[in-house]
Parts: sequence; C-alpha cells; structure tokens
Amino acid sequence: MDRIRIVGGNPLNGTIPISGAKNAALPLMIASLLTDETLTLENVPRLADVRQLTNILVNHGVDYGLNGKRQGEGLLTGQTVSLTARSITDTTAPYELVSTMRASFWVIGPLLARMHEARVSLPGGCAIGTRPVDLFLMGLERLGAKIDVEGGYVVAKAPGGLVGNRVVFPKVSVGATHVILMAATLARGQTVIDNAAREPEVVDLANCLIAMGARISGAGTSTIVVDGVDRLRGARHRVVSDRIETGTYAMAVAMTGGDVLLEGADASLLEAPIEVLRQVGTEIDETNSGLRVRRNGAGIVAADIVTDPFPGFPTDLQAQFMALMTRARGTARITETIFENRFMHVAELARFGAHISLEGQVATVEGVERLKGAPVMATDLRASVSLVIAGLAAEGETVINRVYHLDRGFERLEDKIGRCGAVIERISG
Ligand SMILES: CC(=O)N[C@H]1[C@@H](OP(=O)(O)OP(=O)(O)OC[C@H]2O[C@@H](n3ccc(=O)[nH]c3=O)[C@H](O)[C@@H]2O)O[C@H](CO)[C@@H](O)[C@@H]1O
Ligand SMILES: C=C(OP(=O)(O)O)C(=O)O
Repeated sequence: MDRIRIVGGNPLNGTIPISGAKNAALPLMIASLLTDETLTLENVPRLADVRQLTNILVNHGVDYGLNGKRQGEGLLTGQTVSLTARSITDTTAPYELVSTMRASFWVIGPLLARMHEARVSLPGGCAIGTRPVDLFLMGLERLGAKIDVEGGYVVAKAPGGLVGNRVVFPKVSVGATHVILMAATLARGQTVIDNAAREPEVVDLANCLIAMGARISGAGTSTIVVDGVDRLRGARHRVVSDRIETGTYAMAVAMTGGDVLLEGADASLLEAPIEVLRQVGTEIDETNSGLRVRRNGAGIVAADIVTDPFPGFPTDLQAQFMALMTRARGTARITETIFENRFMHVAELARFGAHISLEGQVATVEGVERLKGAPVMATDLRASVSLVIAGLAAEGETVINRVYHLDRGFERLEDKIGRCGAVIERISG
C-alpha cells in the first residue's frame, strides 16, 4: 500500500492546475447510459474513482476511449473520455464493483429509464455516516418504479417505462437529485423535483443532459422541472472545475503561507469557503486564469463554520478547514450538519499535537503555536487530505498511510504541490 511522506515547513509558491471535478465527472459518465450515441467528456480527472466507474460501465456494455492532454509545465492532467452505450448488455451492477464507491449506485436511474429494469447492489463510499438510499427509492417509486431490496441488491422495475411526477425530497441529497434528474429525462410527461440539490455538479449534469437533448429547467435552484423526451443523443461536454480541490489547495496555501495561482479555478463555485478564508487572513483574487491565493507571514486567525448544502460551506472541505484551524490564533467551532460521522480526522490531527475536542456534531479547535510531524492514517478521502495540510505545516516528518483514499479524489497531488515547493513524496508498495 502506498504511503505519502512529507517534511513540513515550506511555503507553497507557483501554479497548481485544477482538475475537472470528480463529483461532476462521475454522474456525467453515468449519463452515457441514457443514449445509444457517444458521449464525449473533456477534462475528466485521472482518479481511482473514474477508473472504477469505467469498469462498472463496461460491465453494462459501454465502450470507452481515452486520450490525455498535456497542460501546465508538462503536468499531465485531464483526459477526454468517450463513452458509447450502443446497447446495454447487463442491467445488474454487482456488489464487487459497486461496494467501493457511492456514486456507482447512481447507475440505477439511467438503467431504469432506458431498460425499464435495474438490479444494483447497495453502495459503499467513504465511511462518513450511515448513508441510506431511502430518498432514491422514494423518488424512483414516485416515477412509477416498483422497488424491492433482495440480498443486498435494489431490484427496480418499471415494465411500461417511467412516468413523470412530483418528487419532493424531505432532505437535500446530491446523489438522489442526480438520479431522479437522469431518470426523468426519459420518463413520459413532466417531473418536478422539489428541494433539489443546488450543487454546481448538478448544474453541470443538467447542462450535459440538455446538450444530449433533454428538456430541463431550474437546475441550480431548489426546483428542477424535467419534460421527458423519447430519446437522448450523443454530445460533447467539458467537466466543470473541481471546487473541492480548489478549496483544498487554497487552504494548504493559507496553512503554509506563500503565493499560488490555482489555474482554471472558478471562484463562483466556492463563495462561502472563499469568504471564510479571507476572514482568517488569506488574500484571494480572481484573475483571468484562475484564483490567486496568498498569505504572508502574519498567520491566521480562528473562524467558525457550519457545513451546509450548496451554497453553504461544503462538508467536503470541513476536514481541510479543521486542519487549518489547528494553527490559528484563537478557538474555532466547526459544526458538521451533513454526515453524522465525518470527524475521523480529529484523532489523526491530534497526533500532530492539535487541540480538538468533540461534542456531538461540533468540534472545537484551539489553535496551537506549532504542529509536529507524525505517522498518521488516512480514514477517508477528505480526511486524508486534511492530514497532508497539517503535514505541510508541521515540523519534521509526516508519513500518511492508506493513501488509496486520497487517490480516489486528488489527481497527482504530490506532483502538484511538490512543484510549488512542498517536500512530499510517494513511497510505493
Ligand atoms: C460522489 C459525490 O458526489 N459525493 C458527494 C455527494 O454525496 P451523496 O450524494 O452521497 O450525499 P447526499 O447529498 O446524498 O447526502 C446528504 C445527506 O442526505 C442523507 N441521505 C442521502 C440519500 C438518501 O437516500 N437518504 C439520506 O438520508 C445522507 O446520509 C446525508 O446525511 O454529496 C455529499 C454532500 O455534499 C458530498 O459530501 C459527497 O462528496
Ligand atoms: C464523500 C465523498 O465521496 P463519496 O460520496 O464517493 O464517498 C467525497 O467526494 O468527499
């Protein structure tokens, strides 16, 4: 198993190219199941999750093609992926493929819409809470599907095809919004999704579906209206930039000090985190080519955050912000409202000498003067990158174990920050 070794203490200076968003690329790739023509996606990040989803799509009968593109100073980033589901040969998504990644469950929407049946294993993904699928099942039932859960699989059938309806989510769910949105594109009649997720990745999926011929309005608001069509066609679409990767590197610069251009970053996708980063003492400017993030020797001050669905502060940046707060002047309260068990990084950050106490969904971080490098363990995707941020500022050596979590969502992290002056290397095996 690979590990990452960091020797902390260097500021970050230079340019980091921001990749396409994992959380947009995954549903976009799944949307290829909705048409027998080719869907070509540009700017798809090279990540373990993308490879795993490709395996799942191939199992359903999808053909795929790849070609990479050079960007930045010889840094390979982004690939163009062509996906063609001319015919769907298997409507089962098996446990072995689905259990490692939450998003793979989302194939249920397109399979049901196009093939009128699907048998999909209950999903896996980061262990950050119980993560039930009741909202997906409720939404698909509202579109006329009959659902049973048998032997760990959701078996969904709609012999006469899906029929549009009103779907009111009692709680905002990104995944359930993606699935009902995709399913509704091929349903008969109109679907109205109320309390829909407003995340940029939902908007990106809707834009791609519209390019494929879907009739969708309201994506990016809480009410999405979909008028079903008989068929969708192929399209070419560029994956939106990764706001979580952007926010992560912005927090890394806030932590170490320095001056970094986050090339290709889109500030409009992360207004809440940018505002907080400014509040704690980071300078952030929009430029023609991305976001410039700077912090000089003045240090950072503590601030409180509460995670919320978009446009609130993203839960996927909570761990990174906590790492930053470990060295802030003052005390920060960090409240997690999305996932009930997303604090596993607390125990690992303590190994660096951080002072964090936990009570229910609130972590209280008392900033300390210095962190000290330590052996630590990645527990989930965003938790693992919070350990990188702490390691970059800690005195001495940090070794992060179980970096396969990191590889799910960060493209060539050690190259990207190594080029900006961090002492970081991957130890293979
Ligand atoms: C691949 C991907 O895009 N993952 C993102 C997606 O996850 P994901 O789509 O899994 O997250 P959701 O938005 O669905 O989850 C939000 C909350 O709703 C709950 N819930 C969800 C579905 C359901 O049927 N029942 C239910 O109770 C979840 O347990 C959680 O408490 O959005 C999360 C919230 O922004 C992000 O942290 C993840 O990075
Ligand atoms: C939690 C995440 O991913 P997943 O939903 O696939 O577990 C994430 O991207 O931070």
